[in-house]
Parts: sequence; structure tokens; C-alpha cells
Amino acid sequence: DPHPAPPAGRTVSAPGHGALDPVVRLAARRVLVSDQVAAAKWGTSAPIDDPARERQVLDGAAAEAVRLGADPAVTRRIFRDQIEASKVVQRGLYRRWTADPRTVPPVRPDLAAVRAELNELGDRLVHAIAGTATARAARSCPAHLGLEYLEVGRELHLDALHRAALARALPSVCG
Ligand SMILES: C=C(O[C@@H]1C=C(C(=O)O)C=C[C@H]1O)C(=O)O
Repeated sequence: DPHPAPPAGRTVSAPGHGALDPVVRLAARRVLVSDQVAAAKWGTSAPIDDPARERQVLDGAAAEAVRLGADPAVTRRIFRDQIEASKVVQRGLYRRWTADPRTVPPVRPDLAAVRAELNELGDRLVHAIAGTATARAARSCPAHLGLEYLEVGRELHLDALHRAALARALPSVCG
């Protein structure tokens, strides 16, 4: 039998089995690194919204997509959502830290170092987008994406803010 039943206690949707898994996982990592972005900006003059940096991120992603022979417009659209998701996290944390200053992180990370980490995640996300063209075009994409979203959120123990941000990161993935 080339299709044996999954072992007891596991299912075919066990971690890593979805084609969209790398895209959702990288989006989640970007959402989590956004905590560091917020901590780097808090108490400084650096604004949450930085349009010049956003242009850099979008142009970099589109250029990397072209290099890979992937669709730069689709890549750009997905990255626009990653940027909005990051700002959902940053605004949410600013709200928390304003309401309860005891929760402000004691150490301020270096924004340039955090952005270098975002650049690296971004390159990997462009590759993941390029490698999932078939799964993203499939009619089953929204259903699979929804399952991955739930699975990754559960696995990474994302709180309500970070789940909301991850949801904001994903609407352009399918289609
Ligand atoms: C993450 C940052 O905050 C915002 C979100 C960005 C992003 O997600 O790449 C870029 C610029 C900012 O508008 C940042 O400033 O680096």
C-alpha cells in the first residue's frame, strides 16, 4: 500500500506537512521579531511608521523575487502585509507598555541589528513564496493556509496580539 494510514495519534496534517508551512512559519517569525523592533524604538525618536524603510523592504523583496524568477508583484503584495503585521505588533506593544510601564523591556535592542535580522527572514520568505507558487494558486490554498495559521499559532504559543498580527500577514498569500 503506497498510502499507509498515519501512525496512531498523528494525522496527515501533523507539523510540517503543509506546503505553505514555510511561508506561515517565516511570517510568524517576522511577527515575533517585531517585538524587538518595538523595544528598539520605544523611548527614542524612531517612529513606528517608517515609509523610507518600508520602500527599501519592498524593493529588496521584489528584486530578490526577480533574481529567483518569481513574481515581483505578488511578492510585493505579500510583503506589504508583513509590514502591516509588524506595525500591528508594535502598536499593540506600545499600548501595553503605556498602560503598564513595568512591562517595558529593560534592555533596548539595536534597531540596525534587528533590521538585519528582518532582512534575513525576508530573503528566506521570498524563497518560500517562490517555492510555493503551485500551493498558493490552488483552490485549496485558503483552507490549508487557515490550518497552518492555527497550527503555527498553537505551536509557537502566540498570544492574541501576535495571532492577530499573523492573521494580518497572510491575506495575500493565496491566489
Ligand atoms: C519593522 C519596522 O517598522 C515598520 C515596519 C517595517 C517592516 O515591517 O519592515 C518597516 C518600517 C516601519 O514602517 C522597522 O522600522 O524596521
